Amino acid sequence: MAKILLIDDEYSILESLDMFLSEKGHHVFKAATGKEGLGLFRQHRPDVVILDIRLPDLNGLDILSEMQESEAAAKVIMITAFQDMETTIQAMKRGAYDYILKPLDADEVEKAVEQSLEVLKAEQDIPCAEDAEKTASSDVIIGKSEKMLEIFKMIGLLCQNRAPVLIQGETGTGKELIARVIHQNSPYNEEPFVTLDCSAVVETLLESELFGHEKGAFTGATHKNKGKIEVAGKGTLFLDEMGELPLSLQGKFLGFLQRREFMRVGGHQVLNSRCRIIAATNRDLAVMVRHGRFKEDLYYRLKVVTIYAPPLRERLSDIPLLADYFLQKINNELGAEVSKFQHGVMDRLMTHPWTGNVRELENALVEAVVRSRGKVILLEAIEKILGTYALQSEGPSSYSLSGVEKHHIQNTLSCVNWNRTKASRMLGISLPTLRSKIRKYGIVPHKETEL
Ligand SMILES: Nc1ncnc2c1ncn2[C@@H]1O[C@H](COP(=O)(O)OP(=O)(O)OP(=O)(O)O)[C@@H](O)[C@H]1O
Repeated sequence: MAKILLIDDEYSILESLDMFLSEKGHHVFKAATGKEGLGLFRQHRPDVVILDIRLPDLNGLDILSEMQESEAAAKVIMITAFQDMETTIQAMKRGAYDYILKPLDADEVEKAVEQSLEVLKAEQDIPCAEDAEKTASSDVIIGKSEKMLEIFKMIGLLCQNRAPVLIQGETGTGKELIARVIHQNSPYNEEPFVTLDCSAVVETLLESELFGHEKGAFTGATHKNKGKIEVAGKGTLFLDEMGELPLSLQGKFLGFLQRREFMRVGGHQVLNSRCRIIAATNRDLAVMVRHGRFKEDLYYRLKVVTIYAPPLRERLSDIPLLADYFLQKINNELGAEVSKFQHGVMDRLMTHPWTGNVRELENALVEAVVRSRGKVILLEAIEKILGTYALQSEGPSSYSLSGVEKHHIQNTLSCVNWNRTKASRMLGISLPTLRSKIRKYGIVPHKETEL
């Protein structure tokens, strides 16, 4: 049972809502003016307020602001007979939970009240996302899994020298972030960090992007231009999507790596650069070498130090940390105040396939924050968002229902270290059913330690 305050100057609405909500077991207070409503609000501290925008004495929006500024945690549902964009935006901006048009539909009111109570409960029950991550900055690598600890150790070693580094990993696993952190922690962190995405520049311009060009080197070269190698100077050149560097340029680039000398396109002067090279790729360069699409010598030169950025599915234990961190970061960036996850959200996040890895997780949370109407990210909202992502990333025919089920069971088992009892509870099926599905789909642990 919740305490609900109704503020409306229309007698018939007050009476019908009172009857309807009292029947549902709620304790209802009524006011026909703004002043009376604010009095009852202070006196009874209701959980939900249903507030008309046009009142004889005060403006509903101002009452809303006053309620939001008070210590009370009440959720306010605005009602109005007049819909206009500006007022709707204002109401949501000032923290209204919902905005419903008259004539009122009982189901709509009931749904809004129930949802707002759910949010209120979640806000009161759940502790806030850890303050430790309040300093959310764009160049912090979050993770405590064994694989991430190995990466941190490797970064520590790499910061002390200038050896080329190859970072391999699927899209969105944090390859660029790792490169930035290596740069930041090195003695040359005051020097530039320059990025060249080899997949984003047309082949004909890549050479000049990399090495620069002299005036008149080709049609359109109206000025002399420094290439990324030169701009990076003593800093770091990060070559993203290295697998896309055309074969014709791979030889030239290898020459630069070996001698540390280069010439601008159309130039004759030999220049030097001591920049550190960090290359990243989501392709398997070894396979490309076998197929003659990547120069073997360049591959061996680059792969001396290889960092493997693991996909999220291989480090599920990092998901709660990442989620808390991103929530803080998104709040800072968007000026939002969503600080909690409803129970069940984390389990759901840990069982999603995350084909887009950390970037996909971050994007899903941005959407969840933007859509949230309180301080809590609800499970229902996450389900909706992840449902859309699954449809977008899988396409209509790529995943059969049984394929999705197998994948989901596999992820859940990994996430609880193959504790079948816990997994069956999370999946909402009995232990024998889980066992039979494991047999049916031939699911095996990824690593021996998962057994
Ligand atoms: N471990 C992590 N901790 C915090 N943020 C992360 C982590 N990994 C990735 N991110 C964030 O996820 C997003 C994608 O990361 P990044 O661009 O480094 O991935 P990438 O592997 O280089 O992607 P792509 O292959 O598509 O270029 C960025 O916003 C980055 O800050």
